[in-house]
Amino acid sequence: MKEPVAYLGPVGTFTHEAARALFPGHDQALTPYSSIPDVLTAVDRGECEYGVVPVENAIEGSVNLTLDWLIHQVEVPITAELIYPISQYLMIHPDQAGRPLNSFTRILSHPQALAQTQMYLRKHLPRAALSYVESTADAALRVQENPGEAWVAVGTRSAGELYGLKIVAREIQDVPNNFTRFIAVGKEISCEPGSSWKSSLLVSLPSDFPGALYRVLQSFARHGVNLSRIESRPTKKRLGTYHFFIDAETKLEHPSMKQAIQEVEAWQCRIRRFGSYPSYTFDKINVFQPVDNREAEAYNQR
Ligand SMILES: O=C(O)C(=O)C[C@]1(C(=O)O)C=C[C@@H](O)C=C1
Repeated sequence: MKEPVAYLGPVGTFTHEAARALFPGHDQALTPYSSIPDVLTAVDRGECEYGVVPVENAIEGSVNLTLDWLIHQVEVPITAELIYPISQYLMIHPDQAGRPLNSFTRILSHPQALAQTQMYLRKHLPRAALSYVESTADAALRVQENPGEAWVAVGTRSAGELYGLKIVAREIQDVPNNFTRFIAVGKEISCEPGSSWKSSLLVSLPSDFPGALYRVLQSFARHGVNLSRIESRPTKKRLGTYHFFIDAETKLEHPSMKQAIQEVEAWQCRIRRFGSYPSYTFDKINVFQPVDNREAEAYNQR
């Protein structure tokens, strides 16, 4: 039996698809949890060796729940990232087939999925109320369980198939290049040869003074460390005070990274290291078995 991998469930979420891609051959060991905090806590407590959660979407930006739990609630290293294409599907219960789209009363999905499809939903279901649930597959499950309700779910095609729903529209995300970044946390995982690497850090300033963040950024620039992302999150102690979540395209052990960090620490900044990890894109990881070839071709053509 393979070691358990916690993911945001139930089966049929985007995170489930990402976990299958990151842990090929582990299907039996994939363990659904009903929220992002539950996944991270399961890994933190050692209930599961690995976990997979979303961290950023191309349209909607950061998944703040993931960042805040990584910063404030758990101590888990990041061990891989996967950039995965996101196609949103609109699904109904088969008993509701034939009902005009604009007469559905409720749209269920994860907040990120509803944000990614807001233009489409405003146009085609202007009168329906939005219902936020823990995941897109959770939405599909609720539609399945309520055949008499005029409800739609937004989510993965695999959820539509798993929960016996009728797909009424595909690719409804508001922009075509929709990708989500997922991270694996917990134990180290073997990496594919030739992978590119990233590191994640949390920088906390000692106090606010002119140029404080500039000095931090200058240290990375001076040592030639390319930063790929900087996200500020509230410290939750006082309004207007932040932690900076930083991704860099250099390993933590690299001499230039070490020097940059040393310099930042010399400014009395606190640095927390989330680790260095391989970064995969879905077309390069090449291990996930999609439902059929047409879908794989469509993904790869983007
Ligand atoms: O609800 C799901 O299916 C998830 O895996 C969560 C999630 C997210 O939080 O970003 C993952 C990918 C998509 O961006 C939409 C939703």
